[in-house]
Amino acid sequence: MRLVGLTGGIASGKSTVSNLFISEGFPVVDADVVARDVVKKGTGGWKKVVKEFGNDILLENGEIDRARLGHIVFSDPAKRQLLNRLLAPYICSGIFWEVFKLWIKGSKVIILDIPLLFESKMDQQTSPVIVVWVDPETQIKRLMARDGIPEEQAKNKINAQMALDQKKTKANIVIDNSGTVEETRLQFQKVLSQISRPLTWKEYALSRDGIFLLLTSAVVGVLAVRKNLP
Ligand SMILES: CC(C)(COP(=O)(O)OP(=O)(O)OC[C@H]1O[C@@H](n2cnc3c(N)ncnc32)[C@H](O)[C@@H]1O)[C@@H](O)C(=O)NCCC(=O)NCCS
Ligand SMILES: Nc1ncnc2c1ncn2[C@@H]1O[C@H](COP(=O)(O)OP(=O)(O)OP(=O)(O)O)[C@@H](O)[C@H]1O
Repeated sequence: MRLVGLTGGIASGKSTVSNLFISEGFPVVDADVVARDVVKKGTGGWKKVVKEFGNDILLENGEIDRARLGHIVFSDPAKRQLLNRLLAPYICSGIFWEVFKLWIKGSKVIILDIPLLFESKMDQQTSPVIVVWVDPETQIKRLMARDGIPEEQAKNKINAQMALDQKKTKANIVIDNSGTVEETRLQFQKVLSQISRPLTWKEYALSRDGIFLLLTSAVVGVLAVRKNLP
């Protein structure tokens, strides 16, 4: 099984690239979706967050007010670290569970779209790692436009993550999304051939079919040895 890491900075274009993977039929695990699920009303993550941040961060229906919580954690590094510490175990096991379900289905190449891939050290479990890069001016403009927020808030969000240039140095593959979507699509086509190359033996051994083959071979081997014993 090949676990491909897909990361970048906030609003650098990860979803844009992950949608290209989906349109090519690749399964994508989106860490933002997992992170939303683990704080749904009544879950373990929800209880921990409410205990630490208080009832003020709740909407009338009891769900977490994400805009309000975001405002708190993106302007206060200590509160952000607290939230990260609270949710990291739930997000990690949620991602593991999604991967496991795809593994059971026999998926051989899985894309893990994880904004904090390097920060959480999950890059150690993925190869290759793709970083979606964008130049700083374009990133801030797109973030302000998409979230409808002023420049200062956009800067707080960008500064809450490892610098995008540093992420770029840790990448195996860089997609520059500073241009048009069409230009990104052209780069994606080249990346696709790299991602779709045949699995290595190690990757195959980790896939469902590989484990099944190894187990079958082991059982057949043991039976053959037993049969030949005097
Ligand atoms: C702070 C929260 C409530 C804001 O929610 P909101 O709906 O406004 O944003 P959303 O979840 O869609 O995240 C948007 C982007 O913000 C960035 N981001 C989210 N959380 C963090 C964080 N803790 N540190 C740095 N950047 C973050 C990511 O690039 C993400 O793609 C939410 O992001 C959250 O619960 N974050 C903590 C969980 C987490 O670490 N998520 C990232 C998954 S790896
Ligand atoms: N090449 C592009 N040209 C113009 N706009 C783009 C391009 N790529 C992405 N965008 C726009 O920029 C914004 C951010 O893109 P996207 O949502 O893909 O980023 P992201 O990295 O997934 O964000 P997040 O970190 O918040 O999950 C969106 O509004 C998207 O439509």
